[in-house]
Amino acid sequence: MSAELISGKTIGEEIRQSITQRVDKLKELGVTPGLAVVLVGNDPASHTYVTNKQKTSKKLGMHSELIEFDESISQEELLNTINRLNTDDSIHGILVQLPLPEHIEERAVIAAIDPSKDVDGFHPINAGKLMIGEEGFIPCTPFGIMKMIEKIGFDLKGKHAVVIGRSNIVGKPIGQLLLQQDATVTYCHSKTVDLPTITKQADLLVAAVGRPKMITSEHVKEGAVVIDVGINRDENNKLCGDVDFDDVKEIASAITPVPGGVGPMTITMLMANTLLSAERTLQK
Ligand SMILES: Nc1nc2c(c(=O)[nH]1)N[C@@H](CN(C=O)c1ccc(C(=O)N[C@@H](CCC(=O)O)C(=O)O)cc1)CN2
Ligand SMILES: [Mg+2]
Repeated sequence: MSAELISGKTIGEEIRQSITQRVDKLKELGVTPGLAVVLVGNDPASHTYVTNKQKTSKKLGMHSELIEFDESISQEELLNTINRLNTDDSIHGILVQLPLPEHIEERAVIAAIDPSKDVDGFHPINAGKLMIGEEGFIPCTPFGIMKMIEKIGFDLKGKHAVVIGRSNIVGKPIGQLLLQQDATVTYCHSKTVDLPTITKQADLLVAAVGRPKMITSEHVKEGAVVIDVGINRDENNKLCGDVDFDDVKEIASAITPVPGGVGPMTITMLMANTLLSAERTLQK
């Protein structure tokens, strides 16, 4: 058997087309969605992601601002910038690209963002809203994963979903979203005993571990849907996921590739959140 490929490129493109139309409508009503992206330091990967966010938002007709700081910026200066963006009416979405340099406290920076502009969905208020099923902002990567699951028509009701990873950005929120769709959710992590026995029970397996090709066919039940959140480099410095794609595709019913799977959905859903934030200003 060879699995259906779940392409984040294709699904993302479809979603972006509908975002463009909604942006045009909003502009007719006098509101241009605005995104501010804050980048600290010169991590090459972060630079690529931020450039991509800028390009995509402009392509969709949004207003976009990139605010770049040297690695040595103080936390206070960074917080001042966030405060200014919080009160800027042309900005509907604010995000600070992670990771931040060590001398800056990530939590304090995220907490300074106005929750109504927190399009990453990382603010404790939005994390709490997700937990109790209230409308806030859903973090972009988990949001993208849910769109992929919806797109392939996989009904989560009563299914066993196993999430490997418990980060605040991916693992924890994706578990909540799967639970909201009536899946039975199990979290696995680095201290889990006998991982394969648990993952073998999964109808849906989400791998967000950060270890190249760690998940093999030995971890996967025949016919399972496999979502790979990892972005790693293999022994030949080639981009790969947490899942051994060539091995697992023979046993899964559907699988996301790396690159071209979950990654592109993250940026698309950032655009969706920015648009949503701008639309909400009209409902106030
Ligand atoms: N403030 C945030 N920081 C970070 C986030 C985030 O959502 N908000 N997520 C990641 C980085 N990230 C977006 O910011 C991101 C990572 C990867 C991709 C992507 O499209 N990956 C490609 C491969 C890219 C490559 O060639 O290296 C793919 O999977 O096809 C998009 C966004 C951490 N920080
Ligand atoms: Mg992400």
